Amino acid sequence: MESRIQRVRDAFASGRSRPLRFRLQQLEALRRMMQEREKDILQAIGADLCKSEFNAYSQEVITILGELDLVLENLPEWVTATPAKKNLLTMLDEAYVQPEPLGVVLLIGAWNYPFVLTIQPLIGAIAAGNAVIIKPSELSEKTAQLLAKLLPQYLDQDLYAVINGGIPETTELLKQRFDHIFYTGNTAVGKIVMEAAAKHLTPVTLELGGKSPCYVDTDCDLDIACRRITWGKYMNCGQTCIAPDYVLCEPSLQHQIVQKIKETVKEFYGENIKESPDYERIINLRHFKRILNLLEGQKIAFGGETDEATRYIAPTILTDVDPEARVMQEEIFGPILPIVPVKDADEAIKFINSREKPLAFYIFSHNDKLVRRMIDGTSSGGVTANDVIMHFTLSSLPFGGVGSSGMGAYHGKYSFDTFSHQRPCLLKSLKREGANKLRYPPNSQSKVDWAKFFILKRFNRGKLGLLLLALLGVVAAVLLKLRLHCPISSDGPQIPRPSSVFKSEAGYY
Ligand SMILES: NC(=O)c1ccc[n+]([C@@H]2O[C@H](COP(=O)([O-])OP(=O)(O)OC[C@H]3O[C@@H](n4cnc5c(N)ncnc54)[C@H](O)[C@@H]3O)[C@@H](O)[C@H]2O)c1
Ligand SMILES: CCCCCCCCCCCCCCCC=O
Repeated sequence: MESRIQRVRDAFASGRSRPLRFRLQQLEALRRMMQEREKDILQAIGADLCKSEFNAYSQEVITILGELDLVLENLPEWVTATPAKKNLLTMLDEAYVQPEPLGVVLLIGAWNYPFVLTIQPLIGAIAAGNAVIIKPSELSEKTAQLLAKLLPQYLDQDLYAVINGGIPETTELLKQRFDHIFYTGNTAVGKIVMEAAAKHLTPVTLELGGKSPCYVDTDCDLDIACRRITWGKYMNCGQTCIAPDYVLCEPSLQHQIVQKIKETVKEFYGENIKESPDYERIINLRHFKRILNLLEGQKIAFGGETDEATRYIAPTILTDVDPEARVMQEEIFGPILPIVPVKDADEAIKFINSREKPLAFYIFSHNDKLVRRMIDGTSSGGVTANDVIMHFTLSSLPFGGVGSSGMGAYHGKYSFDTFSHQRPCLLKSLKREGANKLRYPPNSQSKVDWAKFFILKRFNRGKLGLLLLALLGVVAAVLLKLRLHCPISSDGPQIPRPSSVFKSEAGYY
């Protein structure tokens, strides 16, 4: 493993990953892979999660195709340095911010959307000019094997390496030094990743989980709300990091919600859910048993059927759920929807704020003021009002958690920024020493006054302001040059103060 990582490090050190043309070539190659190997990709995802090709395409492949189009179109602009504002001291210099790659990135993927959650951050890391070690989740075995086979066929083999394995391999990987670690998965392992990263002072992006609440207001179209909640909760058999984990609503709504979700489940998956090509299975037996344990002692208002042999758990709703119940303590990550009755929106806000910050928050209401009040009164990784999941699909929005649901964000330009260092550059010349003498010892009150003028002076925008700024700069530099050459009296340097030179205040402090 160490020699493989060293090979990636050496390749990064060669500088090959940096030129824009190279990055675009690699991303084009990824796009080619998506086109040429689409069938293999859909089959692997399907085998891991019992997912139909239509669902694998719309939930995973579309996102990647969209991300590649966006990055290929915008990368030339993103890599360009941004000019920075200057002050009087640096007026004639060049100041800009240049994004630069971080180096060798470790990317640890997740199993629940095993393709998109591995390839989407990879796109950002390549776009930013990094070398990457990719560690797919061993739980989605088929996709992991496919990635190890396909990526080297399309990408530079020295710069990008897939390392497969389980906990021992990840543990070994985490001992190595990286320039960034991007991890998607549960919060407990997130802490292990961050602890390992801290040993090398490696920055991390942690895309974690949590219990994402969904508040349903009485002033709302319940048919539509319940259809959208049903879609987001039972998609991928509930194994979605931003699935609505539980519903908060006034007691009067509870049974209507159960009824409407029940009807929608029938509409979506038919009479026999087990036969539906649109209903997935739980990833493995460990997770299957974990989810079943959450049902113990609960009032099942709908669903509850299970089949261990196929790891099937029916879409299930629990009512009158006690906030202290186990199902309300950990992220469910399965097709169980608890409903917790609350008095009103204020109690819902208090409820949410008394718990760890979730990855997502959903509000269904016709009342825009209430929606905004609930957003302002809570904190979460992201928010969607009157729908679920959909903020993930908008690459102009940063995707990530806050507090225990994670740190950092990605998607689109946010991925590029996550994998870049914003390097501040100031390019001066060895001329114009007059003005620079101001900061050299011995110091004095007039030097401090001049320094204040040069550094703190702000001018209103507009051509006149800029012209004035330029004139003042030149006059000040000449004066300083002259005065700094004068002999220094016992009272300190005889330099006129800025206030005595420039009587009228053209700007403001
Ligand atoms: N924010 C997101 O984008 C996002 C996406 C997908 C999943 N998630 C979150 O992930 C969680 C569920 O999936 P999961 O895969 O983490 O659960 P999991 O427990 O099934 O898998 C754990 C993964 O971590 C690894 N691991 C376990 N112990 C480890 C150790 N000691 N050292 C190193 N690695 C270790 C395993 O090898 C495995 O790949 C949920 O909380 C979900 O919300 C978040
Ligand atoms: C024709 C249907 C188009 C539907 C598009 C919906 C896309 C849903 C994407 C879901 C991806 C969720 C990833 C969540 C990451 C965490 O687990």
